[in-house]
Amino acid sequence: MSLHTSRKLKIHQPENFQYESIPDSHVWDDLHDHPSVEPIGPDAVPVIDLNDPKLIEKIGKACEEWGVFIICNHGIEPEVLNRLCSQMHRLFALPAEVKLKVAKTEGHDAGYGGFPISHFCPKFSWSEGFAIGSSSVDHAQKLWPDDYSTFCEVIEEYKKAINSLGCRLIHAMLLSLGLSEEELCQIPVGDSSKLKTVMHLNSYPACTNPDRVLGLPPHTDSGCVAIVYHNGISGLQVLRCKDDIAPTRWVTVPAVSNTFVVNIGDLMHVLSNGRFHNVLHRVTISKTNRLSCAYFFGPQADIKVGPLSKLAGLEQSPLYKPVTWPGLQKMRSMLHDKALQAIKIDSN
Ligand SMILES: O=C(O)CCC(=O)C(=O)O
Ligand SMILES: [Fe+2]
Repeated sequence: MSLHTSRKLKIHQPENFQYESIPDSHVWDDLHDHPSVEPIGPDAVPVIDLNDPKLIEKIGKACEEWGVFIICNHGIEPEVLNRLCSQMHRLFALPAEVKLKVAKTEGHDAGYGGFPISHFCPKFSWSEGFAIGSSSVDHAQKLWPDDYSTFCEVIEEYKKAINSLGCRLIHAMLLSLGLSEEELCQIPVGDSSKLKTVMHLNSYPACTNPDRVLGLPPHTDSGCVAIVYHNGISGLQVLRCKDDIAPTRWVTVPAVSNTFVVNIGDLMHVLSNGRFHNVLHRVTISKTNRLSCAYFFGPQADIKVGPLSKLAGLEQSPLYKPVTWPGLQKMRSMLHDKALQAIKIDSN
C-alpha cells in the first residue's frame, strides 16, 4: 500500500482511505465522551424558511439558542448545487499524487490539506480538504492541465449564489440584534464590499468501522458565519451543553436535501457581545461517502471586529477586545479553543 504522509498537514492518503483495518493513528478513543442524540423534540435543530414573515425574529432566536440552523427556500437552483457536487467528486477522486501537487504550503491557506488546527489533535481525521481563496485557477490548472475551466466556472457560479445568500443572512442577523437598516451599512460586517470569504471543500470517505474515526474534530468556526452545503448524508453534530432537558450531548444535524446549514462563528459571537452562540461542532463518519462545502464569511483582513457599541453600551460593558480575522486565527493556532478567552475583557 502506498502511503503519502505529511505530518505537518496531518493528511494520510493511503489509497484513499482503503484500509483493511483502521490504523491506530486514526482511532479516536474519546468519541463517546458525550452521547450522540437525534434532533427531535427539544433537540430539534431549528429549520428556518427564508420566506417566513418572522424571519428576523426566528434567525435571532436560533443564533442565540443554538448557533446553528438549517435554511430552506433559499432560492439557489438545485442545478448549481449538483454541479458543485460533481466537481467535488471529480476533485477528490483524483489520485493522491495529483492532489498533493496543490498541497497547502507554509503561510498559505489555500490548497489541499488537513484541517487548519489539526496540530492540536491527537489523531488524524478521516477526511480530506481543499481550501479555495480568491481564485481557484492556479490550483485547477495543476490538477487538470487540459480542462481546468469547468471547475473554475462551477466554483465561481456557486460563489456568486452563496455570497448573496450570506449577505442576506448576515443582514437578518444584524437586524435581529437591534440595528437599523442605516446602522448596519455603517459597520464593516454589514457592508458586503468589506467581507472576505473562504471556501472549504471537504470529503469524508466511507468507513467500515465509522464509530472509531472522526471526520473533523470538535471546533468552532473562526469567522462570522459559515454556510454549509452537503450531499445529503448526515455527519455534522453540534454540542448542546447540560440543561434542564438532558446532560451534555452531541446533536446530529439532520441532512435535509436542498437545504444549507448555517453556523455562527467566533467573530459573530464577539460582534454580538456574546449574545450569539459560536457553536462547537464536529463531523462523524458513516458507511457512505460524504461531501460538504463550508463557505466562511468574515471581515477583510485589516478590519477589527469588536462588540457592537449599540449592544455594549451603558447597560452592558463590552466583553471582548476588537480583533481582526487573521489575528484571531493566529491566536487559535497557538491557543486553540482558549483564543477567545485571550481577548476577553477582564471585568475586574
Ligand atoms: O462538513 C461539515 O458538515 C462541516 C464542515 C466544517 O465544520 C468546517 O469545514 O469547518
Ligand atoms: Fe466548522
